[in-house]
Amino acid sequence: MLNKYARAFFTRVLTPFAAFLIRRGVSPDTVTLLGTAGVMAGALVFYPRGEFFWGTIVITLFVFSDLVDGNMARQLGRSSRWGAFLDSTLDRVADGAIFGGFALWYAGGGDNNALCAVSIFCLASGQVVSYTKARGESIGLPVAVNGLVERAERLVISLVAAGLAGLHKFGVPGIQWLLPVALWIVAVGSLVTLIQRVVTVRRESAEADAAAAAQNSGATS
Ligand SMILES: CCCCCCCC/C=C\CCCCCCCC(=O)OC[C@H](COP(=O)(O)O[C@@H]1[C@H](O)[C@H](OP(=O)(O)O)[C@@H](O)[C@H](O)[C@H]1O)OC(=O)CCCCCCC/C=C\CCCCCCCC
Ligand SMILES: Nc1ccn([C@@H]2O[C@H](COP(=O)(O)O)[C@@H](O)[C@H]2O)c(=O)n1
Ligand SMILES: [Mg+2]
Ligand SMILES: [Mg+2]
Repeated sequence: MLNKYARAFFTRVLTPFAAFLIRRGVSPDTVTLLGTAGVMAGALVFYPRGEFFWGTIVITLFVFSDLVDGNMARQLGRSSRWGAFLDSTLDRVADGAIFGGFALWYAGGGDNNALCAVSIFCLASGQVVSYTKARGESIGLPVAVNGLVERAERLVISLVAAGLAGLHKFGVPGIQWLLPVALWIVAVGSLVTLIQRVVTVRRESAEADAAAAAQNSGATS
């Protein structure tokens, strides 16, 4: 949903910045790599210590690089297969660091095994959700569904909640429960999305196999 409705807005907002980086001689791949490194640093330095506010600030500063790199590639007329591969692969790394950071907190100072398990579930299910689309497309299917909770939703729900929950350390009361609620929402939403995508791939592959079989029997008769 965000990918559909918010992308156009962010493209307009970020285009001048992407053009500025191009003029400075920065390449899209550099932005992809530095953006991922920044997200990883924010997630793995701050989240395992329960510093959710500062961790989210750092991650937010870098996560938009994922919209800038593609924007730069398109402005340069240099969108490439390598760029698409690098972008998607490093998305998985960044997501692993974010949900891994939550899991490390709950396994340590946060001392909550259930939420540690929910964080690990968010990490794993998010990776599998993305894999379903990548694998479906690699076997020639359209995978014509994005589902309830895409990557942008997973990130926005988790980061907004983590940033706000982090304000508890600055004395804002009754706000720390936002992160556990967000993690449960992302976990359930990812499961629903996974089911939506698997059902779609199952239907599309049956249709494609039937069409191929009909074509083969037509060719042999
Ligand atoms: C007192 C204040 C405290 C709180 C402060 C901090 C608040 C911080 C809040 C939010 C920041 C959230 C930012 C999240 C931005 C996410 C941007 C992003 O990276 O989107 C990426 C996404 C996907 O791009 P790709 O095509 O490159 O990726 C593909 C995708 O990953 C596929 O995954 P799948 O869906 O299949 O799982 C892969 O399959 C594919 O391989 C991969 O290539 O880009 C978009 O979706 C575009 C839309 C971005 C929309 C961003 C919306 C941000 C909205 C609001 C943020 C502001 C909120 C303000 C909150 C204030 C709180 C008090
Ligand atoms: N280093 C890069 C990064 C991305 N691309 C191209 O952009 C597409 C992704 O666009 P986003 O707006 O989601 O970042 C990707 O599929 C590539 O075509 C690139 O070429 N090099
Ligand atoms: Mg990108
Ligand atoms: Mg990306």
